[in-house]
Amino acid sequence: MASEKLFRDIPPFPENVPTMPMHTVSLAGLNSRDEKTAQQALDACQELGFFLVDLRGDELGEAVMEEIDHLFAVGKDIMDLPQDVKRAFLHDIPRSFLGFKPRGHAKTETEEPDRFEWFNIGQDGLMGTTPLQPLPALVHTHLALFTSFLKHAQRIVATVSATLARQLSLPEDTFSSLQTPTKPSGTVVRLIKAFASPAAQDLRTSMIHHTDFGTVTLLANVLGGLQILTPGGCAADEDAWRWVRPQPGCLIVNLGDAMVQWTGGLLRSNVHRIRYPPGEQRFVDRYSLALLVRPERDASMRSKVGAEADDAEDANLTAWEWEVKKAMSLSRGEAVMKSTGGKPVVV
Ligand SMILES: O=C(O)CCC(=O)C(=O)O
Ligand SMILES: [Fe+2]
Repeated sequence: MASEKLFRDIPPFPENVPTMPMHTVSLAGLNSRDEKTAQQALDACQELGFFLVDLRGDELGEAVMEEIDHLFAVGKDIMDLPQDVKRAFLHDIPRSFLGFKPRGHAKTETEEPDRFEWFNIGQDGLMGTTPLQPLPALVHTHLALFTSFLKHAQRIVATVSATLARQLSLPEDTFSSLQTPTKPSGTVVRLIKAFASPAAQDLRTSMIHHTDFGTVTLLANVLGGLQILTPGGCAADEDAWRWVRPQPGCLIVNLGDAMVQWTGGLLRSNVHRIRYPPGEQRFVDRYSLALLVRPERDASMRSKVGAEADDAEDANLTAWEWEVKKAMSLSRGEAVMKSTGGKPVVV
């Protein structure tokens, strides 16, 4: 999340909505290899697949927090660019997910149009691995900020990945070596604008429930709106959803399906969605910022712990083939968006 400053000028997150209890894991503790902190991260990644990482009191964390504050200001201007500018940089699905996704491009679970826009900037272009994607002039002005945030945030992902590997008694670089930031991948920095919900008919889903495809997602929220499905709950049951209360100085960390695949189902990728911001917050547009890390394109999707995840056939695919397969089956309506992983570790 952003620093406390960004929380000053927004309506408060209400007290009377059901929230998801989450572990708060200190980045300083992870960096100093504190055993209790490391175990807390593993527990969170098995039980829920989500936790908060507290950036405060850590040099890297403080630097990232400052960049997030800047990116929230810049991101708002980018997402509020005139429609004709945004139309000139639209994504080109399924060829490329980079660029703007217009509002209403996808459906929610009620078959109504979604209520958000996003803008994806590819890591490959920012790192110079491939030519930079076409970008509006405003984004060009802030490229150094995006790149610096990406590099710093990737260091947090590396710390989380190394911690989880160690706690699972795997070599420390087990996951990091398959998601090197300078190798081609589908990793993106994403800006999201979910539209305010002033009218009664807006009190519905903004972004359909899903799990993230990749390895680790870092998410910065200021306004509420993110909801997590209670483990064991059914997405169609409204009572099974819990709001996430954004916390100043913390980032939301969640695992994606690739981590489940690599750990034979030990780690968890949990279903979530963007609903509408609760209480008085629904009258304001909601901006969020995320780093969605994907495996390197050529990484093997074989399990690193012996046991394979549910679909053993997937073990023979590269990350790129695996992602295409998943995207196709979702778009054909064959795949059900469900949480996976979270099996107990047997020692
Ligand atoms: O904006 C948010 O809070 C969540 C976004 C999200 O889940 C995603 O982009 O995958
Ligand atoms: Fe997500």
